Amino acid sequence: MTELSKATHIQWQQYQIDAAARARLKGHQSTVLWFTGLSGSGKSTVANALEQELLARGVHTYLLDGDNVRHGLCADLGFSEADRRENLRRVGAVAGLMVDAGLLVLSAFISPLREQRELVKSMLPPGKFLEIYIATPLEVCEQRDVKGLYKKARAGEIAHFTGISDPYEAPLAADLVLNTAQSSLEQSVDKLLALLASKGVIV
Ligand SMILES: Nc1ncnc2c1ncn2[C@@H]1O[C@H](COP(=O)(O)OS(=O)(=O)O)[C@@H](OP(=O)(O)O)[C@H]1O
Ligand SMILES: Nc1ncnc2c1ncn2[C@@H]1O[C@H](COP(=O)(O)OP(=O)(O)O)[C@@H](O)[C@H]1O
Repeated sequence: MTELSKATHIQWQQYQIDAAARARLKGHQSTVLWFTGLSGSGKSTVANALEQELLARGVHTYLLDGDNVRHGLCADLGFSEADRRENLRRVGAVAGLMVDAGLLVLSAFISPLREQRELVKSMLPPGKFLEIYIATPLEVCEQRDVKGLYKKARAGEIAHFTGISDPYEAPLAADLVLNTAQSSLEQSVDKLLALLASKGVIV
């Protein structure tokens, strides 16, 4: 049961095939790599490059991305604190199912508040949440302005824009910190592969 549960008289159904059996079949462990950082920090670019490298190694992955999820699963949500939290709660639930299915899930969401990221972590089995902080400075993200959103936010055309008119709380104990203004895409991918190997997720 969760804080949102409305249904009563429901129980967990147990099945014979579990996450461990699926992991054995796939030859690697499942986990969530949770990328957090400002818009334009490099979450999608790094996750995309890592996923290609993992696919080449035969690792079964799925990439969950803020912009994409907001077209469907979370199309009814905006960017208020409550809506962002619900966005991330739904993503946490989906990521949990994918972890159970044996996948290595890459999630690229701003997820600006520590409480939101803690919520997602609490929804996953212990040890299945690796936090990757893309710590690219705001000045660099704004300079890149990949989608022209910072310009609009500065002009007051977008409310609640993270880093401009809405808060971003940096992780206090991320499993890995990357700054894409200082390290190349290849270096970031190498560090992530090393992290996954050190945690025993991939060999
Ligand atoms: N107000 C505001 N603040 C931040 N971002 C905004 C906003 N409005 C639209 N966008 C676009 O939405 C993308 C972020 O969605 P997320 O689901 O990752 O956000 S959150 O985790 O729920 O905070 C984000 O994508 P990325 O640039 O890939 O981070 C933006 O393209
Ligand atoms: N070393 C680097 N690593 C990742 N992205 C970089 C790097 N240098 C420049 N970039 C650029 O920064 C931008 C990051 O945008 P994006 O990946 O969409 O960020 P986010 O998903 O966090 O919003 C891209 O245009 C990418 O090409």
